[in-house]
Amino acid sequence: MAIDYSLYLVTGRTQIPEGMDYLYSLEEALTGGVTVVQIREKETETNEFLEIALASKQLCDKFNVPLLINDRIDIALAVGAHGVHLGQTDMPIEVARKLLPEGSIIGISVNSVLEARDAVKRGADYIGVGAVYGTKTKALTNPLVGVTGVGPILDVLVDTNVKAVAIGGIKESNLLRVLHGSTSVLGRTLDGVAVVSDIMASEDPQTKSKALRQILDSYKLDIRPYAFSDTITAENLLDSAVDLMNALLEQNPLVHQITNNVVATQSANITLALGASPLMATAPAEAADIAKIASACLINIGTLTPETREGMLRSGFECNKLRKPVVLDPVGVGASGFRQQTVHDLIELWQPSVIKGNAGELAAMVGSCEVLSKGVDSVGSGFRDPVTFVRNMARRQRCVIVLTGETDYISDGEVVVALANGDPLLGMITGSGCITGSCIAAYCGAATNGSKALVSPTTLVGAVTGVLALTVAAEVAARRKDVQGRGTFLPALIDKLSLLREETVRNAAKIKVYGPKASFDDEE
Ligand SMILES: Nc1ncnc2c1ncn2[C@@H]1O[C@H](COP(=O)(O)OP(=O)(O)OP(=O)(O)O)[C@@H](O)[C@H]1O
Ligand SMILES: Cc1ncsc1CCO
Repeated sequence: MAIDYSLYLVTGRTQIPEGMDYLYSLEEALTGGVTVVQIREKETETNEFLEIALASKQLCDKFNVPLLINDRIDIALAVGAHGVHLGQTDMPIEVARKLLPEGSIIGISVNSVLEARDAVKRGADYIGVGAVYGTKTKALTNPLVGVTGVGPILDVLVDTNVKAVAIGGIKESNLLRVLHGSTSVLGRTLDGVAVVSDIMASEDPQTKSKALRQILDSYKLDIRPYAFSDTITAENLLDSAVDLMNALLEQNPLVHQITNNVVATQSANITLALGASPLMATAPAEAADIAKIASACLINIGTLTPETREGMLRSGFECNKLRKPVVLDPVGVGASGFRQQTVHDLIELWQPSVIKGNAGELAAMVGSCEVLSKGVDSVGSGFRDPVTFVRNMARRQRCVIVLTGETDYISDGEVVVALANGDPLLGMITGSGCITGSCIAAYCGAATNGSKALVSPTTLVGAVTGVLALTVAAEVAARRKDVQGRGTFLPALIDKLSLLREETVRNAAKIKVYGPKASFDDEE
């Protein structure tokens, strides 16, 4: 039997609101669009479990929805369920398979790549990957998998018929993030999500299930970030960038920025010089209102505090809900545990559209020792193969990655764009990376107006345009006669950025595009 795993309900009668009948709640959830049900009764005596399972089976049959039983093979047999869901310490799959009728579904919970491999070997029909988030419904004995941990487990299923659902704390507010983030580098996606308390504890399980269904169905509209970029050339990218510069001037997008207090003023001025409007606001209480009016959001952790951290968590989340681009600048992430933990928490809660950092910062984010940092600065000459590095990171993070340095490398997980513009003076002033982030956010905001995706094909163009505008303006500013060094360079940069002309960008642009398979050493 082919099962639709998309909205997988795991029951738990203890969570049902007071006064609500279990079978009423289940029927409402089925009416709302649940596609498979697992009965989980951890504390119930066998006779009562049997009663519950029988009644649930009749109801599920009415909706033509398969019923699975958690752990208890005897109950599954007694009620003629479609199969069982097993834990790692329950009966082995092979033994359960022998006891159950032919064609029964057997699923198993997995917490790691090793457990997923074992499940495939033993012949599981599906795996439940989790816990994705912390949850009150089950005491956690294993480490959290997290959204970013699901992808490597899904890779194990490539070229098998084994299906996968994610489980653990999944609810309406984080479902989109789970769906977008839970994709392996080889492109394997989830077959469904298991939801427990968001439906069971709901006062209106039908409306709740419909809301979850709607997110699941609308996700199909989400465009893979790296599916459309194989037609990109240096020439058409430059055309797109110039078009976007003009579009931004017409749109004058509002760019919400939570940035550090070293660069706040220069970032706001740079944003104005581009033709966009800055709004520097950090309070969590205003995140939802600002997300509605802004075209994009920049999150820069340069001078992180517990309060700004909350604002960052909320703002990115609100932007994701409205599908507005979020640019993450993990400034100095390798410098402290607080920064590292915060970046981890941010990207567990929301999907960045772009992550921009210098080599030290991006290395720290992925746990690579190839490049080291000194505070907010990168040490040494960078990655040996920056092209492969950014492409892989973009695939892993499911967003556009911008690696800054003398040459900037930008990837959507498919092509890699190298931009060789800029001036050494940019590397000598503080916050040049931070203002690059502001430019990227502004152009991504102008580029993705109205997009339904969390990361869209235009995000790459937005990121390229942001870096290109700033670095070309820097070249012109550095040549201005009155520029004597770092102090006079910054105001000249603001001047030149606001006067930047299409012709100047076209003449100065140094763009190289590496195809989906090319590495740094390849000659095009
Ligand atoms: N030597 C250089 N030559 C040309 N451009 C440069 C040079 N150094 C930096 N840039 C440009 O400056 C911008 C910022 O990059 P950089 O790597 O310096 O950021 P960063 O180290 O994060 O800066 P900060 O921490 O001060 O904000 C990029 O667009 C990059 O192209
Ligand atoms: C110097 C510095 N320290 C925290 S943020 C910042 C600005 C450059 O990233």
